Amino acid sequence: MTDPNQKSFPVTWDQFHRDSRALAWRLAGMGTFDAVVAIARGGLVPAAIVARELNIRTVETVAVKSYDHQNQSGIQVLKPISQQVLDLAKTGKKILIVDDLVDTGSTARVVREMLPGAHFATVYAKPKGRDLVDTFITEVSQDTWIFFPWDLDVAYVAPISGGTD
Ligand SMILES: O=P(O)(O)OC[C@H]1O[C@H](OP(=O)(O)OP(=O)(O)O)[C@H](O)[C@@H]1O
Ligand SMILES: O=c1[nH]c(=O)c2nc[nH]c2[nH]1
Ligand SMILES: [Mg+2]
Repeated sequence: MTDPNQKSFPVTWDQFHRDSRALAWRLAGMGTFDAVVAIARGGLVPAAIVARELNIRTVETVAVKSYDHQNQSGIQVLKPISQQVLDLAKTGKKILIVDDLVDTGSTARVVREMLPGAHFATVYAKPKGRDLVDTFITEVSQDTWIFFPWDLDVAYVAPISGGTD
């Protein structure tokens, strides 16, 4: 169930691009990555931005579903990491895993087990999952729901003073 006291943190495309670039800047100081693994679906957009900034051409996905709308369900791995990328990791190549955020850390825990030596990066982090992430940009409180630009539309908002116009 959605908590009625939950705060909301809406993120525009512009802000998300800036924050993903900021993540790329931070990662750029950590050496060269040989491949990026995006955690689909939320990690696809930041992974594309980071791959562009860091010139990473090998881009892989792992599909993990943890939530139905705002309700957490059991973790389902819908598409595993390809053998080609697992083999790269085995030969000592540097792999970067990217997701949009870490919340409880359940998704991060499952994907980290698949690639134990990889660097795990997210744009946003909540306190419960923060320690599972090697690099992130912005922390929000645990009772905040982040609304990503692909889940939003432009809509009317009532004035602060109340009323309808
Ligand atoms: O730290 P956790 O509590 O696991 O939550 C974080 C995960 O939840 C969201 O994915 P979701 O399962 O909603 O799927 P999606 O990426 O397809 O939206 C988000 O993109 C992260 O992957
Ligand atoms: O869009 C989202 N916003 C969040 O804050 C969140 N936490 C887990 N999964 C999430 N998805
Ligand atoms: Mg996700």
